[in-house]
Amino acid sequence: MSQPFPSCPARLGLYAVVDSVEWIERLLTAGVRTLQLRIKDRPAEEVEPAIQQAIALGHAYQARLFINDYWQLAIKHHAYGVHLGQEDLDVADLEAIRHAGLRLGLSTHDDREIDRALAFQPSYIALGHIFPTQTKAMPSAPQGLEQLTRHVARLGTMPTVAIGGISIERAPAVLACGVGSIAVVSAITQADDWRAATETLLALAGAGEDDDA
Ligand SMILES: Cc1ncc(COP(=O)(O)OP(=O)(O)O)c(N)n1
Ligand SMILES: Cc1nc(C(=O)O)sc1CCOP(=O)(O)O
Ligand SMILES: [Mg+2]
Repeated sequence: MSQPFPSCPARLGLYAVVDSVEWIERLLTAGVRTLQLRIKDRPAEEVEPAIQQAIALGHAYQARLFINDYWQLAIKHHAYGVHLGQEDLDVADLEAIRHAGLRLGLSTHDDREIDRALAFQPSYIALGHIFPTQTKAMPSAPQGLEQLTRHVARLGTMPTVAIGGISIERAPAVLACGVGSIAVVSAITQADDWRAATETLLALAGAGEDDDA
């Protein structure tokens, strides 16, 4: 890969990862500006309407909407960006994503995966999982805050996103590691009051810098 992917702000702020258009719309109206539609393991033709609607909403709110996994549909419907994991890297056409002008976020879980991710010159690097999570079965151990601090320092100006087990209570300590964004699923979707949880998380992490800042 000779060229870097398009840049995104160093600080993406609160990054909500959700599995439906309904959640995307709710969170946009609540002021979240970095989001991911993460629908797992469904046929592409089944998820295409949701992906198309989510992307249109993202544009309407001038938000950064990343599509997880379904990179062909993200290209087809002009998403802001795509999020891929290490296994996805083995099969996705990264040149097609870059050529279409989409941002690329990559998952990493250790130094070796960071080395691999850096070689692709992505728009951001996600660092996970920081704490135990109930949302996804993880083959590795949680990284904890010490590792997170080390990875963020190593990555320098590369935008970073922390993910995995980040609650409202843990968010301040995660942000104190210098990471530019906290990605959350259950802290919002499983909250007794999602609106209040989102408001608190936005107050802690911000909505992210403007793209042209
Ligand atoms: C912001 C962010 N970080 C990590 C992930 C995990 O992506 P991946 O490893 O591809 O796993 P799945 O989400 O596809 O199960 C993510 N989605 N978002
Ligand atoms: C989807 C995902 N990816 C992770 C990684 O480490 O790559 S952790 C994770 C789940 C995050 O959910 P919650 O905020 O509920 O813990
Ligand atoms: Mg994936």
